[in-house]
Amino acid sequence: MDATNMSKIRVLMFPWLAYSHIQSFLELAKKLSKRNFYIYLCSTPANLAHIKVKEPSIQLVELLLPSTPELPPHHHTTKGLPRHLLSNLMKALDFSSCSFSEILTRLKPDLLISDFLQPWAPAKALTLNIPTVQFMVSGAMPYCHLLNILKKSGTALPLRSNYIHERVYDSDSLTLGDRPLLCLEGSSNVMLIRSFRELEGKYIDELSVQAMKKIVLVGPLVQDPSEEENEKTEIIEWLNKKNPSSVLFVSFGSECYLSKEDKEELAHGILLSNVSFIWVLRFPQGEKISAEEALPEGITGEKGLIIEGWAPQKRILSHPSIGGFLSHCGWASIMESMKFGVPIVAMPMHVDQPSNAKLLEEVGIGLKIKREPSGKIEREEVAKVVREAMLEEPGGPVRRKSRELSDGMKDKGDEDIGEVVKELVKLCGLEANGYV
Ligand SMILES: C[C@@H]1O[C@H](OP(=O)(O)OP(=O)(O)OC[C@H]2O[C@@H](n3ccc(=O)[nH]c3=O)[C@H](O)[C@@H]2O)[C@H](O)[C@H](O)[C@H]1O
Repeated sequence: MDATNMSKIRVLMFPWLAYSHIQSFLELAKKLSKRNFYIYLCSTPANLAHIKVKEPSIQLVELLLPSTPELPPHHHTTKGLPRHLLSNLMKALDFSSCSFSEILTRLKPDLLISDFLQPWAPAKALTLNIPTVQFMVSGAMPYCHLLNILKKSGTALPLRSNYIHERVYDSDSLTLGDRPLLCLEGSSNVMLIRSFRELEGKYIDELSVQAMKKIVLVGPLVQDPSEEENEKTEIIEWLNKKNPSSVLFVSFGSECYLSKEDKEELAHGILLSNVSFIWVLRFPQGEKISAEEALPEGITGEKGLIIEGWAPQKRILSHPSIGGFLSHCGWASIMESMKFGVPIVAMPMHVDQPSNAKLLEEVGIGLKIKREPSGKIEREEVAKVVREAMLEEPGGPVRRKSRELSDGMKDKGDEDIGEVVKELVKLCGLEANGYV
């Protein structure tokens, strides 16, 4: 162990292989690295290649997955992964559990902070007497729903790793209901959650009882927009020419893709709404087509800007010209939208997104695009909801509530981190050493 981190609490962080999970862990690592922690952030080379770390107390650790013809190294990430390869990626991660054990044995950290799709990680750490904390990067509400499903099915907690394996691989839909995400065997009775009381207090309390865990909140963990890479400066220049709160931002995260029909209806709905918009157009690796082929004729022009590939989402959401965010309601996107006071037009797709959208409506900061019984969206519905969210007078209910919550979040996260530090120090049995 090198001298630089002798006096620090050494933590190995092991997020699931998704961009938004790794970013959540990285934002937590940045806060902990300022509080006497030395962090090893472990993921695949395909994920770590996109991570720029300037903190000397954060070290990236590569985990090599077995490669196969259908899952070469550049597919060892969910960012841009074709959906049909997701269960292959989960299996490949499982086959790397021995390599992970070697990392654990070599580093001998004081603590492991792990995610939900590596059920074997806490159990491995336990054999080396290394305590584990689970870090759930989504909100508490979807997990409450999931635990209700598990309880009704008579499933005992904590969930044994083989239970997780069976359910995750058996279900090709991989909806939240099929992915038991909690209470892994071997993890401690403390669970970190990326949330805050003002948003989902009652669900946090319910989850604590249901999961039999002490829930410790880490706050919204939103990356500072100034730290976000900004190769596409033309986007901010385009926004600077627009009126305040006049532009709709359209983006569906790092791993969700619209069907051709949804893209078509959404495009016509946005045209019907007559608002200016920025649309991030993304495709799974190997399936990219041009914006002209993907979208109906006449969608761009002075009112619309199409960004192909990846956009600086935090920079865009924090721009004063943005007045609404049409989103799939991934948890990180919700945290960011709230942080910058932008109302959400919800178009959830799968996993926890439908319950995230329900939470937004409950709290009053989001309006949902209703799908037809067939599951399709209609352009008239899109136009109606977008106009309601965007064109209400600035003091309108959704915008006002979004601003209120954003103001309440301004310093969110700093006081939470004190509580997090206290719990982690206790878990490592190091409180006597005067760590604060
Ligand atoms: C936790 C879980 O992770 C998944 O992540 P996914 O990437 O889909 O969406 P987000 O959580 O919004 O995360 C997406 C992240 O990518 C960033 N981004 C995305 C596109 C882009 O062009 N530029 C960017 O910077 C964005 O700022 C956010 O931080 C599932 O949704 C799931 O529902 C969610 O709860």
